[in-house]
Amino acid sequence: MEYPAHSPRKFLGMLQQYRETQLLFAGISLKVFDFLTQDTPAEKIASLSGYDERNLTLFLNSLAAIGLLEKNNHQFRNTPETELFLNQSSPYYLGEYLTFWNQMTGLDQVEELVRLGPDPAILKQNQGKELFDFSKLARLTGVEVRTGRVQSFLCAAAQFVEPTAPLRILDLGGGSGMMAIEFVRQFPSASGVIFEQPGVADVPEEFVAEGHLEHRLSILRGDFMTDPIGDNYDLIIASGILDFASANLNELTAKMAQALTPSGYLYLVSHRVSDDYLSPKESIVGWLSSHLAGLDILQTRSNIELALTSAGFRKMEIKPLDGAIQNLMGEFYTVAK
Ligand SMILES: C[S@@+](CC[C@H](N)C(=O)[O-])C[C@H]1O[C@@H](n2cnc3c(N)ncnc32)[C@H](O)[C@@H]1O
Repeated sequence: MEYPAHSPRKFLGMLQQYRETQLLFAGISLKVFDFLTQDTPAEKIASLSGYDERNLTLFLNSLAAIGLLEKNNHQFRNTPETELFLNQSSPYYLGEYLTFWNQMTGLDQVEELVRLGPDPAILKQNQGKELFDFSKLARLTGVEVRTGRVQSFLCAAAQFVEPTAPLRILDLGGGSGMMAIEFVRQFPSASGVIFEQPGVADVPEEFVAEGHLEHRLSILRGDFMTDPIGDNYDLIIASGILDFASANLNELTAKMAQALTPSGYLYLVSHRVSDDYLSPKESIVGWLSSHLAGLDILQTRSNIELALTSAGFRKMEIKPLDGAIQNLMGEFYTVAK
């Protein structure tokens, strides 16, 4: 009998990862993490929640086994990360965001779409805004963006922006608008505009009002491909938007260059996709469901670099960041005019 030269470990590991993901979403849906700020026995959670004590104990054991809970002396409690991101009473609760993102990028239809092909209407329009619920995404990213993306942006900006500089900023396709909101909080003389499509713009408008920042941030509604985006900006934030320029990437980068002052900066967050569309795997897999549905919008890193260069942008050197925000930073560019 010949034995195989390779191990199936990888496939079994993927199966285990899938089970752990199911446990995570069951925990979010059952809201068990809300009961586990302190060491608590399973029977107490069962009596508070009305869940079956036997099966709840088994479930909590599994959550502890995969590192979402700690267990000591028959009592369970959240790990620090679970308490921060999965307990609904935390200001950084991400349960709803994770659930939405799981639905938005879910692959339940993958087999059918591979067999039958994309939706002809989506294929023809190739418009992300037709497929995604950007309004809900904007609402939910209001929290997510403050779990790392905003901090990395502000830390990087602080390397060259004077604390009291009276910068005029544009958050283009700003979604929640939280990048701009947190920027003007950090830089007290800054002010500017959050540009969003009309169906989404109410969300950043509400966040701006909640922060009492209406005198420093206004909302501009429109389509950034076809409508004016304003001008004389000292900083444009372009976070996660270039993919929605589809075949008109050069037009959008030229429009951004035009809208900046000669000493202005661009802050760009993109997926840095390789030419062979193999990396980063999170973006390739994350976009798969929408690409299978008919979109074809993911821009490669080299396409983006080409479009930026031809619009006159030059990349700046920024010191890398470490800690929890390591590797989250986008890129800063200056513009030659
Ligand atoms: C992936 S989200 C990024 C949101 C935000 N910049 C962030 O980093 O969290 C892309 C955003 O671009 C907006 N968008 C897409 N196409 C647009 C268009 N043609 N005009 C205006 N906004 C657009 C969407 O509404 C959405 O809020």
